[in-house]
Amino acid sequence: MDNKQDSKDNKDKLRVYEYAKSLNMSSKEIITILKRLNLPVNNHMSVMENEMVHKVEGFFRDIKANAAAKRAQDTASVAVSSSPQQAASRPQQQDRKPQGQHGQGNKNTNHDRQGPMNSINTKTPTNQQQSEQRASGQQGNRPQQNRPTQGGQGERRQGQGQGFQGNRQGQGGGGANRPGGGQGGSNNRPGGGQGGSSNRPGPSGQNRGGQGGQGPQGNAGGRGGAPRPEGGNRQGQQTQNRSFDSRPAPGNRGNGNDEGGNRGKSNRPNQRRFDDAKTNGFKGNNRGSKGRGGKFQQQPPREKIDNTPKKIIVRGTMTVGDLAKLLHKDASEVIKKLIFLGVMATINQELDMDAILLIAGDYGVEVEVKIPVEEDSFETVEETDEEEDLVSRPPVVTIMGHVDHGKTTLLDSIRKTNVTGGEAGGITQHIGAYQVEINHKKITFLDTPGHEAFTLMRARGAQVTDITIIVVAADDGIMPQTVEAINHAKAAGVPIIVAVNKIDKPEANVDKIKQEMTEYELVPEEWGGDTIFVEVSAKQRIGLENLLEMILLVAEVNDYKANPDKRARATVIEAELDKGKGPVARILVQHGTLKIGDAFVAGNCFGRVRAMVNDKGRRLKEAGPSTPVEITGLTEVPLAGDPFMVFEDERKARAIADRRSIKQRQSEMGANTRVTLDDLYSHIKDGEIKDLNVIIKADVQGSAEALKGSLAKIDIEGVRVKIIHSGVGAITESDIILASASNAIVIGFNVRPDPQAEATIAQEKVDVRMHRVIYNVIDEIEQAMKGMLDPVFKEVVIGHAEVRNVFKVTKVGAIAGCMVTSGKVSRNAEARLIREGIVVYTGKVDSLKRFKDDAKEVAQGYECGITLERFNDIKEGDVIEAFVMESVER
Ligand SMILES: Nc1nc2c(ncn2[C@@H]2O[C@H](COP(=O)(O)OP(=O)(O)OP(=O)(O)O)[C@@H](O)[C@H]2O)c(=O)[nH]1
Repeated sequence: MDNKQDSKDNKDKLRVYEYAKSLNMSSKEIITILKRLNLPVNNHMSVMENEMVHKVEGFFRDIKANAAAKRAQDTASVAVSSSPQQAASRPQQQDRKPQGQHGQGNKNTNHDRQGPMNSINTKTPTNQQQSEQRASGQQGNRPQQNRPTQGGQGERRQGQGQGFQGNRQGQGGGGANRPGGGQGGSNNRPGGGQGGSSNRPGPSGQNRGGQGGQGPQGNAGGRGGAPRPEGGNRQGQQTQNRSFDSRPAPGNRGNGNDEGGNRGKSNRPNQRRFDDAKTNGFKGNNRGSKGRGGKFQQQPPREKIDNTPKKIIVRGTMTVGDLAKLLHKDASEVIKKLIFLGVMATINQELDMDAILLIAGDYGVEVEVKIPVEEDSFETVEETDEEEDLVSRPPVVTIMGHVDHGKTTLLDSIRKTNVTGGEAGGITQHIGAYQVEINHKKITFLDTPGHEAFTLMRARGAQVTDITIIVVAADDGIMPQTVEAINHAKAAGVPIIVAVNKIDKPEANVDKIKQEMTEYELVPEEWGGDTIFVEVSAKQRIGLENLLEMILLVAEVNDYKANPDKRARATVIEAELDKGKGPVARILVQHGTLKIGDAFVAGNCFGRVRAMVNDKGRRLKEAGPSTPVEITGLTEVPLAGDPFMVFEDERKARAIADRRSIKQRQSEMGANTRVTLDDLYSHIKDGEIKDLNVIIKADVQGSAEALKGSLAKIDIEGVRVKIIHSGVGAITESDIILASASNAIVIGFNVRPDPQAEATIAQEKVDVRMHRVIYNVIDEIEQAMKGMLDPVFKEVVIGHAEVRNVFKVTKVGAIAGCMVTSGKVSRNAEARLIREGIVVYTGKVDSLKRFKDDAKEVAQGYECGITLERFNDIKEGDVIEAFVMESVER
């Protein structure tokens, strides 16, 4: 019996989860409230004593009361909105709700519980308040819970209904209200969350009865209305309506509802969660009851929660849509702001960093810019290593000099000089560079002799060489390319060792070479200078060890070091598509250590090191600084001079390579970055330029010297002209590459670029200026440096004609029988006559004929006769260059 009693007691006890469920709240919420009220609670199974229930209800009531106070002013508008028609319409809608839903039983609760609730409800002083309670679904819920408990099943409900009615009659609104309120509350919740109306049927059935009682009071109606959202209430109301049609209750109800609705929508910040539930409940209501819908639309808009982030991280440009997302804003809002800032943008428009910063700033959001520039343009990033991590590395040497002075022979002899210690045995491989060892120290030689390759690398931004060897044949002396080589080395700022070659030859005159070299500021040590001269015979292998020792000496002085314990950085020396191996790259590791399996980017290509072979044909597992290796595992063939760097994984390498190629395409399409006389002043102004690098090519040495002397005197605004190279003869490709690598302009004095140079000029976008009068050169450069250069006209070459025959005609003079080899020649063009790259005449085309007829212009591939104004010294093989002067906008 006792046991039975216990179990009955247990059954009768209200548990947290039951209570929560009755309110359509989570146990956690109830526990939180209980804890906040300092009431003992452990978990969802904890028993809720009546007192606890009271306190919780009190808690809800307080909240409601506060809210009611705050919303007092809303009341007026609510009253306006609660027209009788609306109220009247409600019941009808309610009628539509299936009553059967309510039939489901609720938990059993005892009357005790109900009691308190009733009393609470009774206390509820106004419709408004009640509706508030209902709206919040808190106070109201509780009562409901009690009710259902009692009602349990349909039958009971009825019984209860009667009971309530009795209450109504007996106590007035009190008892009746409670149920109504209860329903309201409970209904709301369900409505919000889960279509609770049907869940709660039990209670609603009860309520119905109860509400019927309330109806007369009006309050009940109000209450019922508010919760109504869901079926339960409505049904309750229905009942009411049915019984008390004529009463004003509906109107009140309407009011109550409205208020509830309002309340529900305007959340109280600290009750957000509950409010949300309420709001939902009302939504349900709205949907269900059309009459009310209108009113709900009048409800003040929900307070917007400002969820603007304090800080955003930006990794480059982004679209308006992406930025809006990042800022937690509507794209339309951002677009509006942009329009305000004068930018007409669409949601998919790419915003640059400035625009992003502006918009973010406008919202008061801090922007952290994290652009992975370093990774994309990794060649520009200088990694600094701790001094203790640096280890000596072999110097990298390039051999340069005039044609036939013995560069290749010297490279071969050095390679064969068996100073390579223990590494003998492999099969020599051509991998663009090789290493030799002397005195247990290694030296790396780049295998491609000549300054063209050297400067081409430099033009690509690759500074590979540490030391240059200028080879001069002792039987020949300093020749144009020797000078070029010296100037290329100087422009690169690389130490020079002079190797006076072919000393085995009887006509060798070493002193003459040394003497000539002093003219280029290369003074031998024994003459008080600091340039090392080594006498060698590449062919006879004389003096090679001395040369190598001198290289080591220079290396020692310069103390070349690198950190081998980091990811590898290298430069591509050569690359090709091998039939068997696929793309191969010969690279020189400069920093770190390259290992098999490393993922890398080379230029715009990427890959993973599959195999690595050194210059002796040995397979390597890893290669440290200054080691040349041939690698396979690339996806494409990179270019000589391309930077190479290892990355964490292939995916990243691929992404970087992709971005690099896009960027390259963009920059190719973009503006010229080389210095030109036209934009020189802005470079000077911006402090980007301290020296104006100039390359002079003239028809004779005298002109070149005169120009050099005059230009050297120019000093405007602290910027000086620096002649990095001057020579005699046509402007060559090598001159253009040097200009490109050194950001120089080229001045052609009475000379023209040769055809290869022409192509390179266009490709490298080097500014080449042609002149015939020294004064004009000086004037032009001075003007450019002062920012006053205002070239109104620009020369545009329209075509070339090759002189195939020369006819001398009395009175007319020399007629050049020509073939137009490029473009066209026109009658009113200006012309210059070029003989072996030297301009021998500049003037105008005097006559232009096709056979015997005058022609306006003659196009490429056609023969023509040309006479030049007041010039008859035309020879076969000369080239007539036709050009026009076009005005240029500055
Ligand atoms: N007698 C003598 N002849 C040499 C010496 N070094 C090179 N030669 C010869 O000079 C000629 C040119 O030598 P290369 O090594 O081809 O000269 P290079 O500078 O590489 O020439 P390019 O490749 O055309 O630029 C060859 O016939 C060599 O045999 C030397 O020390 N003594």
